[in-house]
Amino acid sequence: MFSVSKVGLYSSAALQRSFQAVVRQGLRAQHGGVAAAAYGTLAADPVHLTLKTGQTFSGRSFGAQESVSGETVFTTSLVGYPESMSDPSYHGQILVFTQPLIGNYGVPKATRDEFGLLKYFESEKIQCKAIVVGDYATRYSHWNAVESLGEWCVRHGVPAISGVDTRAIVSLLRGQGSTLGNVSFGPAAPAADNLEFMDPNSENLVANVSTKQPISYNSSGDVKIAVIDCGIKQNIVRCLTQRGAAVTVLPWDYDFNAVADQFDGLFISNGPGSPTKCGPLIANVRQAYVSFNKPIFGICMGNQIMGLAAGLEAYKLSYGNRGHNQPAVNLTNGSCVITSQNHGFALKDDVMPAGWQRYFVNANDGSNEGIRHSYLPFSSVQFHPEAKGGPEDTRYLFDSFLTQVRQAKTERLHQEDYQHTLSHQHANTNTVAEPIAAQA
Ligand SMILES: NC(=O)CC[C@H](N)C(=O)O
Repeated sequence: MFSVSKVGLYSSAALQRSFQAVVRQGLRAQHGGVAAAAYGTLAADPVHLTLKTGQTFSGRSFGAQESVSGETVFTTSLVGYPESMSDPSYHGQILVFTQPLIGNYGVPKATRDEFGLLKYFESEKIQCKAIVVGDYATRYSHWNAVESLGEWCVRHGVPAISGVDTRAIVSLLRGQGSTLGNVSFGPAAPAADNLEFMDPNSENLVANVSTKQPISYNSSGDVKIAVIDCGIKQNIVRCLTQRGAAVTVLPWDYDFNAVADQFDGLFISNGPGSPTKCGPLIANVRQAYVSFNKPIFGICMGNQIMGLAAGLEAYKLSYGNRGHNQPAVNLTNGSCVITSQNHGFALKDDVMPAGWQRYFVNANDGSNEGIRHSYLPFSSVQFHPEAKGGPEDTRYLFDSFLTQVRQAKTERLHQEDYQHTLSHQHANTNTVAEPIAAQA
């Protein structure tokens, strides 16, 4: 019995060695030396995730050798790691994937579309602080892949951990809530007491990721949308430009109201961190409610900012909603939509300010999923209708917004025409009347 299991063990170790050799050879053949180097990284360095609450998880490194700290959160998304990791809303976060196998389709080329937007990433770089996966696929295969997930992480200086029990981490986070974490390297995991934990939510993260200068896309579009960039995803801009809009992306604290007459609609984007850190933006949106008189739409952070500007409060969810299968009920018609989400904060919507209504509600936890004005064209959603990745059930919200924008513009033009005609008629009447008056 003993000798059988000894033989069995020996055989499996030998088998593993020869399998590794085959994989190395295959990688060299398929992807050249770079992929083989990434394989080498995986096999080596021990890396540790230490939570502020004391628990430690030790695994293998397949990313950059950088010690970092951030907020540890989890996503239940099954696919879309290039999009999620480059989503600026993950800025400052250590991202744990519940999907047990990550990396099998590699990382795509940085191709751009006809608007100059990245096709397969949501921003120019990896935004999360680190990633944690159960099993890293050392061998990737996809027609559009140009590098492995490990190589991408190394290039961007982002640490990556594999070979840990992500189910155990997620159970912990579900129980104790999103927790500050630290990623470190070395033979043994350091104790939490000896580490510094950076809390990203104590900073204004939006200021870190927002554009510094206005940027225009599709300038020949028939309606002009001002987009407040809190950390916008490329696919949100694309969802607007593809539907014919001209888009100007503005810094988060830009004095939008000073240039409001140049635009037909206002959009407020997604973004990282706590919405309460964005005071100047909240004040600008509150002002826009009074003076803009044109449609306003917001997504995720945009929903939170619009809610705060309307007079609601925001609070931190225990572990947040991050994934691609979150059910949201539309309170205007009772239909349920499956949505893509990535947020840790929510609006407290039990008492709505005068003139405002709840729009969508999460069917799992009852948290707010959107608000709308009762009679003005102002609305926002907590989920991601642009869904990259995720289901496209709610893409229609971009159509609804742009329909409102176009209708409002047409009405304005008609009104301007009417005013113009009236003032002409008035001028003509005066011309006729004056000589008569003079005669009298
Ligand atoms: N995706 C987002 O815009 C996230 C909004 C905010 N940072 C939150 O975590 O709730």
